[in-house]
Amino acid sequence: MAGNFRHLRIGVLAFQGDVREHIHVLEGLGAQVVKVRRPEELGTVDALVIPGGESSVMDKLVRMFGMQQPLRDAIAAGMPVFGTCAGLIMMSDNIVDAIAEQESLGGLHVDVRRNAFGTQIDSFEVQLDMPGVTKDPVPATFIRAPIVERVGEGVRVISALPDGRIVAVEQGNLLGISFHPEVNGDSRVHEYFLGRVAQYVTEKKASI
Ligand SMILES: NC(=O)CC[C@H](N)C(=O)O
Repeated sequence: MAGNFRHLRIGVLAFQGDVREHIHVLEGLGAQVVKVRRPEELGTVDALVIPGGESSVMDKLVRMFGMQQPLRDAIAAGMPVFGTCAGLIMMSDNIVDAIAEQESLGGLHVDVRRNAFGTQIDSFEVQLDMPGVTKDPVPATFIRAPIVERVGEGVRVISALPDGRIVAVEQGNLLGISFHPEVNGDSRVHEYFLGRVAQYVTEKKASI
C-alpha cells in the first residue's frame, strides 16, 4: 500500500446504497471511517464518499434528514468528495433525465444521464484505463450506470469507454465515477482518492 491514511477521517453518506462495500475498502486502506447521516457527523470528517444506489431515493432521504444544504455547503467549502454511480449523479450540477422532483446536490459542473446503458441487463464489467489515477487498467463494474454527457469549466475527464463515453471526471476536490470500484476487491481508485484527501488535509493545516 502506498500511503499512510491512518490520520484521515472519511465519511460515507449512509442513507442508502452500497455503504458497507465502501467502508470495507476504506478501512482496508487504513483510514478511519464513519457513517454520515447528520450535519454533526459531516462536520467531523475530512472527506466524504457518496456511494452507489438509487439517486432519486438518496436525494429524498438527504432532503428528509435536512442534509441537502449542509452537503452543498461542504462541497462549496472544498471538502473532497468521491461519488460512485448514484453518488456521481448526486454531485452533478444537472441530471438530464431526472425523475419528477429529483434534485442533485450539484457542485460538479457536468450534465449526467442516469441509466445510460439501459436497464439491469446492461450491467457489465470492463478493464478501464484511468491515466493519472492508476498505472494499469482497473476492473470497472457498471450497474445501471450513468454517463457524463457534458463537462463544464474546470472538469477533467479521467476516463472514457473506447466509444468515447465519459465515465470518470475530476474537478478540484471532486471525483465522480460512473462505475463501482468498491465491488471488485481492487482498492486503487480509493487509494488515489485518499492520496488527494491527504494532500488537502496537509494544505489545510499549513494554511491555518
Ligand atoms: N448502481 C447505481 O448506483 C445505479 C444508479 C441509479 N441508476 C440511479 O439513477 O441512481
